[in-house]
Amino acid sequence: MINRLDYRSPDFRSRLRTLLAFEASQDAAIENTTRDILEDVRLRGDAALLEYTRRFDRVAADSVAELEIPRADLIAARDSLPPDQRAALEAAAERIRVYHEKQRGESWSYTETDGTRLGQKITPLDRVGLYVPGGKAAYPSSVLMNAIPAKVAGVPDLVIVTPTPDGQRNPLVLAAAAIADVDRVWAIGGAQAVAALAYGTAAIAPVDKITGPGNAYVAAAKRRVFGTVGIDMIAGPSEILIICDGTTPADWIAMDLFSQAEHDELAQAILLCPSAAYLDEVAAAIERLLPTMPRAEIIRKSLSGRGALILVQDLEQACAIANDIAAEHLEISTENPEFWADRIRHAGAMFLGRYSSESLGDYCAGPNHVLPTSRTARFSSPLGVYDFQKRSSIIQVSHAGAQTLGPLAASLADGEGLPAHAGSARYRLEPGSSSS
Ligand SMILES: NC(=O)c1ccc[n+]([C@@H]2O[C@H](COP(=O)([O-])OP(=O)(O)OC[C@H]3O[C@@H](n4cnc5c(N)ncnc54)[C@H](O)[C@@H]3O)[C@@H](O)[C@H]2O)c1
Ligand SMILES: N[C@H](CO)Cc1c[nH]c[nH+]1
Ligand SMILES: [Zn+2]
Repeated sequence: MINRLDYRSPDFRSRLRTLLAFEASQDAAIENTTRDILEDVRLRGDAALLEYTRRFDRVAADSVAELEIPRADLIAARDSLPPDQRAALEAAAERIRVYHEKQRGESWSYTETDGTRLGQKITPLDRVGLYVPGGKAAYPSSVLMNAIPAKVAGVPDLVIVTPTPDGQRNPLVLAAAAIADVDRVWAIGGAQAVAALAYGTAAIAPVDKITGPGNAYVAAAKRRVFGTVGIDMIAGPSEILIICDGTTPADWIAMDLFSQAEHDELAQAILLCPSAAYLDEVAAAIERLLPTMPRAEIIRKSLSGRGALILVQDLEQACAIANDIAAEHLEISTENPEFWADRIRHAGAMFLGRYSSESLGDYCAGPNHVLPTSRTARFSSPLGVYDFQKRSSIIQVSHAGAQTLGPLAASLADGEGLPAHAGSARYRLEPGSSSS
């Protein structure tokens, strides 16, 4: 059922290209609907927000205030969780916090011999909106992965929007919001929630940046409001790429492939291995284990559409292919995984060794699970504290520094034909200096 590729086949490269090709669906109907919703919320504010929430989530409210989930409900949800679930959420939150603490950027400056001080001041964003998906599944882990780095960055005002179809509020999502100390939560979703965060309404103040995953409407809305607000990234379907030397139990690898395939029919799960016999073993494990999976249908569609077991010449070739794929998640399930990891330049997150299953990273290892997909790991990075901080340059020129920099600036300004620039630099020169 899963595709099989072999590096010795003449059509290997073209089959690999076809397998990896993925056009993020720029569906015209979705684009048009999203554009109309954004415009409507921008013009009519709360009234439009209430209307779309009634239409898409089947929640009737008379005011947006009714859609706010009070802090007391978040705390109550946390306090009513079964103890093991609460402990798991709290332990995951703590591990995520400890990891992200290491990412916090600090301001710096240096002073030159003439007293001129140059530097960079780091400040948190003032107000961030976090989109937590809630249409088909609820993602409390995504609450932690977005909110904790924002808190570590020092964002003073952090709000969540999340749809609650038919008024069903997910207790784990509310509890995660309490644990991550989110300031306010609104039960709204889709493009209308993104619009409310970007443009503001009477009830909801606009934010400076929107982060968090969502469906095609949410992604289209984020793309459109970028510029009015910042966004983190447009995340596509999940991906897992595994390089295996053929000695990890085949069932483990089959389940690792399932773990991302079960997210979405369009998710991509690929195994690279130099042993044909081992690939046969994994194929057999997939056939045996798949019927036991509650999400078997999604997994089957994902594996038969975009999944593959690929025979490679050796692990060197596997690494070269992995760099080309630039997957969201890369498992290196081999002896001495560090050796092979040294050869990898492009991957959202690397999981080294047989015990580092990708699922541990999704929930609780510590690093962020919001990662670049669709080959964007070639140029972008995991969500992190740096996404919630910004940098301002500091330039404090001394009297002596102005005498050195002024002639340089004036000369360059003359060259650009910008006399006011030149004049402003020259005014600060000592009278009588050769450039004044
Ligand atoms: N990359 C990650 O870290 C990560 C983590 C969790 C989830 N995800 C992804 O996020 C997505 C979540 O999608 P979801 O649908 O479950 O929840 P969602 O909250 O993103 O979308 C639900 C909203 O979509 C809007 N909508 C639905 N149908 C519509 C229509 N016909 N017209 C206009 N608006 C409509 C509604 O407003 C609804 O509230 C999935 O693709 C999932 O794989 C990614
Ligand atoms: N693997 C997803 C990102 O690709 C994140 C996630 C959330 N819950 C489980 N998994
Ligand atoms: Zn996952």
